[in-house]
Amino acid sequence: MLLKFTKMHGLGNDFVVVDAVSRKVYFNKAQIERLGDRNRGIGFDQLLIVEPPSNPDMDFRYRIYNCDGSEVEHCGNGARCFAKFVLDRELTHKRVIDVETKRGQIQLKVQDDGQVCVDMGEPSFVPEDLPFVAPGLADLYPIDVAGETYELTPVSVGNPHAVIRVDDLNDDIVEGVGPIVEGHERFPNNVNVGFLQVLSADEVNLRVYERGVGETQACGTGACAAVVAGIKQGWLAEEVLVHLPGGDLRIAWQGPGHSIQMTGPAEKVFEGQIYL
Ligand SMILES: N[C@@H](CCC[C@H](N)C(=O)O)C(=O)O
Repeated sequence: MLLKFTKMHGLGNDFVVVDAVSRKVYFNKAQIERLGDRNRGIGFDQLLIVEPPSNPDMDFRYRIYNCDGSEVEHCGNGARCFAKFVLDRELTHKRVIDVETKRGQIQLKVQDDGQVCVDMGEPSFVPEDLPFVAPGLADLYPIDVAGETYELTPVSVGNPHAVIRVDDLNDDIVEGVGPIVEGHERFPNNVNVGFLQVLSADEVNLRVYERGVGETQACGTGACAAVVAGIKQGWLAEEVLVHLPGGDLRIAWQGPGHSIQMTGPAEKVFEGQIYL
């Protein structure tokens, strides 16, 4: 089968986006891994499949797969690219779009400047919601990594994140600690690992070692998780500018009972076709 696709990115977190509204498309895990291979396929961090909704109150459903073929609940940068994709392809003319994901329902607003604001839903700090194995509730949880102890904040924003505050955001910590925490036995479904450097109450640097991918240039859910963790710990204010290797995101959260708001860009790179 000849598959038409669009290559997109949100701050360098890159996607292959497929229209499964106009034509039914199914992928198995091996096909996703092959397409995601940067040497032998197209290459992407995540595959996004745009489908008709199952709930008539929603506009679309979209599925998200990491390049290792695992299906995931939520993707912040992907949500913004999804909104640009359905507008560009005239699958909708709405600028406020309600979408079903594995995480639940989310709402996307396309602004006049082209940036997309995503209502990312409410976060949870309850370990079972990730899941994260912990003896009880705490503010910060110690975890052993290769003989050293790190303190993390577990956050679910629909998908699981471990946020570790660091003074020095260097390759050794991201590439050394990231993969060990990602697959740590205390995270039975694995976890996305965010390394947060606080610059001031409203500005941070962040690098994310993503579950099922490795370090990406940006992670939208990772930025949300890092900011809400920082707010919960008393390090950050309600609106924060997050500098990621691929660019900046604005994250706002007013505290428990409120949704996280994420605002950032979405870019189309090219369209293509490939035999599945
Ligand atoms: N890049 C994404 C997150 C994609 C999913 C993640 N790797 C997971 O396994 O949960 C984002 O922008 O949020």
